[in-house]
Amino acid sequence: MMALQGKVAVVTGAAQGLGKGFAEILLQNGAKVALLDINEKAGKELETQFNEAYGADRTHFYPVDVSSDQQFKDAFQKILSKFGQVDIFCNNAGIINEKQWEKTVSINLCGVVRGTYLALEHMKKENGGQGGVIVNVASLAGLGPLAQTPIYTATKFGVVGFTRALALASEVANYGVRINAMCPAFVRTPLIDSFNSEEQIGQFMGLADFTRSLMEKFPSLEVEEVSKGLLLLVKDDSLNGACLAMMRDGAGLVSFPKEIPKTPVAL
Ligand SMILES: NC(=O)c1ccc[n+]([C@@H]2O[C@H](COP(=O)([O-])OP(=O)(O)OC[C@H]3O[C@@H](n4cnc5c(N)ncnc54)[C@H](O)[C@@H]3O)[C@@H](O)[C@H]2O)c1
Ligand SMILES: CCCCC[C@H](O)/C=C/C=C\C=C\C=C\[C@@H](O)[C@@H](O)CCCC(=O)O
Repeated sequence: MMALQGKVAVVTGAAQGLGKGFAEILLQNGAKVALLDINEKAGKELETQFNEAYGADRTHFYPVDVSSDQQFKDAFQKILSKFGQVDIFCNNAGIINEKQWEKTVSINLCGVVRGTYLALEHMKKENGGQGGVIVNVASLAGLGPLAQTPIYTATKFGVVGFTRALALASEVANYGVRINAMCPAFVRTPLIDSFNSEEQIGQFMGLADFTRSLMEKFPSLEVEEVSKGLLLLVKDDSLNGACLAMMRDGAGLVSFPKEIPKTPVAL
């Protein structure tokens, strides 16, 4: 198991919700944490709160829009200057907006790729790096479709596929970096209120009741529960290419079939 004492972690979308929970559990386990978020006010307030709670200079906030290549790169250089290294990188920032769908893709998928590649270039042994672990936050909607949010679903399937492919590349090329994905069902954060927002859901508002039925099938998790899942994916150094599905009735590592189940058809 990876010891977190003295390790340096980066969490995107850290100002609230799951990212805040992930940052806190990493601090509680001895890591220093760089908080990245587009919400500067909430990020600065959380930096102060965490430094008071866990010791001065254990946390630093960096205002970053993960859809901006330059902002992400500039912040990463500032993090290296301040902390000297990055051992853990959690790509968590994400939105739901089926109307501004290019924005959703740029944040949820392209933002994860940007963060992953920044971390990998720093961590991989062939570059003189010390190795490390990257956790990409997908969703249960990255394993099964969420009818009301086809674009969000596409981005989360993309995060799962990208994470699994890069984990395999890391194994084959011996990067010394583990890359895992988290696939939680509904979690009690501001994001899940999106299903009722015409501004975010647009043409799919008529499917709100279908999502409500799914919320009954998958009752909401608490941030604290999901944060324990993050800790597992970070600490268990046997896990690379793992997808942790999390629901209220339990969590499990997804077993992807070696062969795709198919029903034969005559062409
Ligand atoms: N809440 C759920 O039910 C649920 C379930 C599964 C997966 N997820 C995923 O977990 C992640 C976090 O979701 P949450 O529920 O905590 O949402 P949230 O809306 O509470 O928090 C998201 C955070 O990301 C930040 N953010 C948004 N756009 C950004 C950008 N362009 N650059 C930097 N930061 C940005 C926001 O300011 C906010 O602090 C998302 O990727 C989401 O898809 C959420
Ligand atoms: C509008 C609210 C969006 C919340 C997004 C957040 O990411 C939560 C997603 C939660 C659940 C997604 C469920 C998807 C369900 C189906 O695809 C189903 O086929 C999945 C089956 C999983 C299983 O039963 O093992």
